[in-house]
Formats: sequence, C-alpha cells, structure tokens
Amino acid sequence: MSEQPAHDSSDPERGRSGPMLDVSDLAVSFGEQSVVSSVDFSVDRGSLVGLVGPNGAGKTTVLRAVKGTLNPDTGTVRVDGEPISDRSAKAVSRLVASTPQGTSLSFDFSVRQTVEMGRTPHLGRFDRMDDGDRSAVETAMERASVAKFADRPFTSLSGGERQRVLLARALAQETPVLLLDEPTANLDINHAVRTLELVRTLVGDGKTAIAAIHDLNLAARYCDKLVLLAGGGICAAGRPADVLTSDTLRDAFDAETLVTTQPGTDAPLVTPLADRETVDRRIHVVGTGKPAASAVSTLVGAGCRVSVGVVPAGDAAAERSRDLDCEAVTVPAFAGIDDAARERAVELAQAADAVVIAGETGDGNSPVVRAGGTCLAVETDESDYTSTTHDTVPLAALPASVASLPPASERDATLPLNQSTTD
Ligand SMILES: Nc1ncnc2c1ncn2[C@@H]1O[C@H](COP(=O)(O)OP(=O)(O)OP(=O)(O)O)[C@@H](O)[C@H]1O
Repeated sequence: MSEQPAHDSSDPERGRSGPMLDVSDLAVSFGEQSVVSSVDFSVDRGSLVGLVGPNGAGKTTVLRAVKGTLNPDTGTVRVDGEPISDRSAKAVSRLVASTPQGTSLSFDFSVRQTVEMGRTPHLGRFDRMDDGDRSAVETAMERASVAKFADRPFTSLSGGERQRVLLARALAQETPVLLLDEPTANLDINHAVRTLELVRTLVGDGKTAIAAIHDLNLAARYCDKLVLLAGGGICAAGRPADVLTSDTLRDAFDAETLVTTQPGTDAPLVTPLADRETVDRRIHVVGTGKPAASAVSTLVGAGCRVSVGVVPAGDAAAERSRDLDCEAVTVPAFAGIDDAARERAVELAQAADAVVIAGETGDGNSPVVRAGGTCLAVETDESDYTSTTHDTVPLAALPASVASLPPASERDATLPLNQSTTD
C-alpha cells in the first residue's frame, strides 16, 4: 500500500500561487573554494528551466542544493513555498526526483528493479508495492522507452540506455518537481530529442523541471528559461534568446560564437566559431541573400577577416555582416549603386586576399562589384549559382580553398584587378 504523494502536480485544487521552486541567495563552497554565490532564480509551475554554463560552473552543485543533498553556506530553496530544510528527506523525495549526471552506478539489479526504487518514497518501511506502484513503474518504463530492457541487468546497458533507465526511475517517483543533470549527455540525437520532448510533455502536464544541459541549442529549443552559470554565479538568466547572445557566451565560455535562429522556431542557434587565427586571410564577399550570408559566416568561422558589398541595406548578407562585426558596403534597397559605395567596395576587394562570389551578383540593377585577382565562386544549398569564369567550390570547402590561396602580399603585382561594375 502506497503512502499518498506529498503533492499531486495535476491537482487543480492546490492552486498555490508563486513559483513552484525558488532559490534565493544560494552560496556553496567546498572548503576554502567558493563555487557559487548570490544565486537567485525561480521556476514557474509547469515550466522547464535549463541550467547552462561551462564545465565546473556549478550546475550540479546547484542541483544538489535544490535537491537538499548538499547544505549550502547561505540561501534558501523553497519548493511550493516551503523551505526544503523544513521538510524531512522523505517528504522532499516525494516532491523532488532527480537523475544523476553519471551512469556508472554499479547496480546489481535489473532495469525493472532499478525503476522500482523510484517508488521507495511512497512506501512505508514494511510496505510492498501494490498495483498502483507497479503501474507507475510500467508507465515510467514505457515513457522513457526502456520497457524492452526491463529484465536485463542495469550494468549490461549502454551509457545512453542507463541514462533513460535513471530517467524512468525518476518518473516512477511521481514527483511534481524533476531535476535532470545532463539528461541527454550520452544520448544519440534521436534519443536526446525524444527525452527532451518527453520532459516537455511532462511539463505540459504540470511538472516543474530544471535540467543542466550542455548542448546550448537543445537547451534553447526546449527550455522556457535559461540560467547561465559562470564565474561563480549567475551570468545571465531569462528567455533563451536573451541569454544566448554572442556577448554573454563570450563572457561565460570565453568562446566566439555565431548566434542565429533555429529553422522553424525563434529559438537561438549557437554555432561555435573556430579560432579566428585559423585561416588568416582577408576576403571580400560579393553577392546577396542567404548564399552570401552563409559564405560570410563560414569565412568568419574559419578565422578570416571578411567584408561584403555592395549589398542592399537589410539584405541577409548585410545583417549577418553586422552580427559578425564585418564591414558591409550597403546602399538603400532598390537604389542604384552610388559612387561612394562602388569605390569603397572596390577598395575592399582590392585589399582582399581573395574575392568570393556567392549567389546573385547582379542582374542589371543589382549591386555588384567584380574584381579580378583571386576570385572564387561558391556553391551553397540556397543557390545553384556556378561560375564559368571562376573556380567554383562547395561552401564547406571554402575555408580550405581560401587558405590555399596566396595572400595578396605575395600576389603577382602585375595581376590586373578588374573594377568593372557589371558581371
Ligand atoms: N565534493 C566536492 N569537493 C570539492 N570540490 C567540488 C566537489 N563537488 C564539486 N566540486 C567543485 O565545484 C565546482 C563545480 O562543480 P560542478 O560539478 O557543480 O560543476 P558543473 O557546472 O556541473 O560542471 P560540468 O559541466 O563539468 O558537469 C568544480 O570546480 C568542482 O571541482
């Protein structure tokens, strides 16, 4: 016979206001070493908050403090309005279930027995599981897609399979709050997406969840809010699009990134950029729209110094250049190219080690500058543009092609630079 859950997250009668989970002024240190301090955030009922940040930032530490298995130096964690320090461990485990980061637990149990452990908080000391408990276990195994492993030893499973079993164990616990420490770390992309889709469904059903997630793009796609931990505290918190900006990511991860938008959503898409010194070339991109924007991103990602133009203001290539701090020579949309724009574009093309032509480069009125010297045409998914007059390379091969070109300083001084403005 099971004890009643402390809270049923789907109970409409509960109706308590305020966040389901509230962390205020949390500070944790190990010995002399402060890990996090002044950590404040809350998680609304029925929402998923992603904890993101570099290795060692304190994500697991915060999750442990929220779960109550680690005593903070300062701060209070409230679940459903009440400090967890005021509740018994068993009462907390009926409210909060968690999955650990590692899966190297040396259980000598079957998968089913492992998942059944999730029912412990609901059983009295001498209770056996009843039909309700068994049904909770079966449902949890189905939802985490591990029912087919039910009778296998936990230790015989792969890392990803174990991770899903531990998620099933947490689901069997039937708590209103779920803490997931890197739930997708060992999972292939299919299972990673399915796991986060499942968490979204659970959240849609009223559960409240926090997940530490390394993959920023999955975090952006599935979390309602992100808390970015770095440098001993919260570096940024809020909607994914507000947290995942190139500036905050540079501060938090000491990394250069390109932040665009995930196709079909308004979630940010973070692309790490390679060391900017990788391909030390100055490139002028000619072309408009997505093909030129893709060429700009690829070249900047490879470490090139890139300029663009002439392009209409507001064109995808102009926007991308602005996002990546590259110079774009622009003219108002539908306007012809004025002399100043033409001169500047030619100047940039002349100074470049190479000119890359990407996509549309002109049909009468379209802005275009053609330059001689070393000139490559690039094929992208969005364009079937190929050149009969220049070497054509696939986008993915562009950095390598550019790297193989001689820098302008070594170029034959007599090579003419064609400054005509039509193609
Ligand atoms: N029990 C402990 N004793 C001493 N130091 C610890 C202990 N647990 C964690 N730390 C340290 O606290 C810091 C934060 O660790 P934590 O595991 O919370 O980081 P994390 O953000 O989860 O990292 P990762 O992304 O690598 O999993 C690290 O420097 C870690 O070495």
